[in-house]
Amino acid sequence: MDSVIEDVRVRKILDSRGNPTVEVDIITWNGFGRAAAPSGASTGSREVVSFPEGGVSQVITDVEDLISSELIGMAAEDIEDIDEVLKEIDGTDNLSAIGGNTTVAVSMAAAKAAAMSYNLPLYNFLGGNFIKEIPYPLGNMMNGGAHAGSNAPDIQEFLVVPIGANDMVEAVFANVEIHKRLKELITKKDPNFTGGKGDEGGWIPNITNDQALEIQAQACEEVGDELGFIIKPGLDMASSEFWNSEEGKYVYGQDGIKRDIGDQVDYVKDLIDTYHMFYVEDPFDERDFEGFAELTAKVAKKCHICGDDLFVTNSELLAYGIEEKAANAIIIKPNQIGTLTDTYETVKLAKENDIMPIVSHRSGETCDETIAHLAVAFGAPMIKTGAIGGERIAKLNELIRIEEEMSNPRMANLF
Ligand SMILES: C=C(OP(=O)(O)O)C(=O)O
Ligand SMILES: [Mg+2]
Repeated sequence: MDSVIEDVRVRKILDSRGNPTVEVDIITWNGFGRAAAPSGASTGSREVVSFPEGGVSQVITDVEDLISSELIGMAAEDIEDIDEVLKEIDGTDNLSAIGGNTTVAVSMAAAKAAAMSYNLPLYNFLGGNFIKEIPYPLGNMMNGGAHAGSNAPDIQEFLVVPIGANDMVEAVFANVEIHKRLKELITKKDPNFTGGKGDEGGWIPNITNDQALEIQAQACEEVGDELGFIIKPGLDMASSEFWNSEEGKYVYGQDGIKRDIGDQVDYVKDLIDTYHMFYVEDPFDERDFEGFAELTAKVAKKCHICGDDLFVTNSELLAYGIEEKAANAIIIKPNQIGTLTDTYETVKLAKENDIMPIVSHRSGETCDETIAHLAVAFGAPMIKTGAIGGERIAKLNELIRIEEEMSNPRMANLF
């Protein structure tokens, strides 16, 4: 065993919103792994709990010693055993005693320490040598909802995916080209636009949902024509955020419109048809598997209907979703479920059932680049990690390096 753990260190660091989060170092005799946990704003209600009641400070005072004393002497490469020990230390179903952010940072740091102990990059250590596919970057262009201020669209994320790009460099630069074009197009609609950005680096326009949809499509057309390949629009509607369960309606505050479930099915289907949407995440409330299934049945041939808050990277919820035919894609956020082992379990189930796994950042991030490696190792055809901003480009630039390092890399198959 080359990866015996000699030390575990946990510290409090800043995330991109200026909130505290945990960073973990795991030291083996010849390796080192460092990982930090991100945090959501539009979190799913069935995610594991991020931190214990006392927050990050309690992790430092009460949990660090507990984890170190159990993990020192274990092999970092025994990721499943490490994750099991973390869950035993916690002892709850939702990781509320030590926090899912604590466990996920330890789990990822252990994997990175193991990879370095064997002198391998993480994607290669976890994925093996036959892994050759680079995920397409799903870039965040405009923000609304919980990731923006008031007067922004209700739809949380206006996304693009450069499905015709030949490599990662072409792909990420296509996305930033659209981001730049959208600033010009927003300013035409709103001359007072100050260039404000949301949590994930997308613009926050003071325009209606429909106006945002129109300029998103226009930017994809224009930039796609200029670059000579297809760029498609997508959305994360994060609909749980504007679902009013008492009224039984989706309340679009910016447009002054309310839609019941049937209206919402028709509306989203219409958006997919009109704008040739390639991807729609969380078009319904996190408990509405039926609404998801109705839409998926209508559009699955041309669009990826993706569950984020619906599945929260949880294999049991995904298994139910598969039974119900609720979606054909799933967002994978390791800190929603708390360990790498459980994350992988969900990815495996998704792939076995033709559900596309899409590895994703959170709205509150750090410069940790681990998810770039996970997306490659898991064979995820897309990665959702913004387009600009230090904590977003940390992942994108790492993917450029991974692509350069691989022999015979190719872009993933999206269809
Ligand atoms: C990244 C997202 O946001 P958050 O991290 O706030 O859940 C999302 O909803 O996909
Ligand atoms: Mg989402």
